[in-house]
Amino acid sequence: MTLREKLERSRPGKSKEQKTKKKKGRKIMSPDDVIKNGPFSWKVVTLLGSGGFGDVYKVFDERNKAKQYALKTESEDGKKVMLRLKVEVRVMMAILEARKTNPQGYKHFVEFVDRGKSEDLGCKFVVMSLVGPSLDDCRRKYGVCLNDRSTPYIIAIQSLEAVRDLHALGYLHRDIKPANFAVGLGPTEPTVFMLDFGICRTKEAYRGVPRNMKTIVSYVDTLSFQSAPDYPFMINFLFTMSSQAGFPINNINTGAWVGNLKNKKDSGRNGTRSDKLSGSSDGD
Ligand SMILES: Nc1ncnc2c1ncn2[C@@H]1O[C@H](COP(=O)(O)OP(=O)(O)OP(=O)(O)O)[C@@H](O)[C@H]1O
Repeated sequence: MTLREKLERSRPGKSKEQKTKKKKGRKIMSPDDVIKNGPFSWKVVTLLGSGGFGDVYKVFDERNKAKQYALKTESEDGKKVMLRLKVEVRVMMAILEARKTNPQGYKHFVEFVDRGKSEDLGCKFVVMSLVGPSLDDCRRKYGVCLNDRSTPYIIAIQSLEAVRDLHALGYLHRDIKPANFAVGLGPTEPTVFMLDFGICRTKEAYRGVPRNMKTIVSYVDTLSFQSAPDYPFMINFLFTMSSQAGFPINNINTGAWVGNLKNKKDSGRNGTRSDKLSGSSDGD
């Protein structure tokens, strides 16, 4: 029996739409509602699910009813900027770009189709290709056994491929869980798709940090829980790197930052971080 047949046979309880309307204060679209955006006219078929920041609908473009998509919204909550959808679109764009040089690759990611803003709903939205239910829903909601024969291994391998491909693009997903992996629909049913890039980050931690610092991090990554770190190696490495960068360190106790903190504090407003650092509240 295909997954689609199982889904059709299943009898989910109370619809997510009902739950959502009670749970969230945001406006929920109904079937046949339309969002117009440039050449597209996105018509709602049904609500697929709701997250903490928005909702996902099954939609089609009125010019071609045969093909369905997923439209994901992000509510604009007053002045609060969520940025999750912005990050999601950025990752999708990176995937789109990468597919130009490797059209066969990145099969575990949905396709970006459209993005826009609905004044009426007070939300931003992104439209992407439609996939099936999440692994979590497959198991809990539809009772599909994911532990059968080679199934758990295939799911694990495909999920790992997705993580690998995302990392290769320079992003960390940061929310890996069965609810964020879904099976495909129709011909792509055997493929596992990675969803929800809303809290992805690049290894921003290194922004502005000398490149060679990564060597230390890579070394630390090789250590196991019981390893004794080679501190002399790391410290000598840092001395050497600083010299090679043209800044030989003659005295470790002479901080290159000395004096900068005071300058920042003087030019800052009341309650700046430098006040907190110096433990002073009166500006000295
Ligand atoms: N491209 C898609 N095709 C089909 N269903 C999707 C698609 N993207 C998301 N969904 C489904 O929509 C629902 C809501 O997804 P979404 O990622 O917004 O929220 P969430 O992960 O449940 O919550 P949160 O984002 O707060 O962690 C989920 O059931 C998810 O499987």
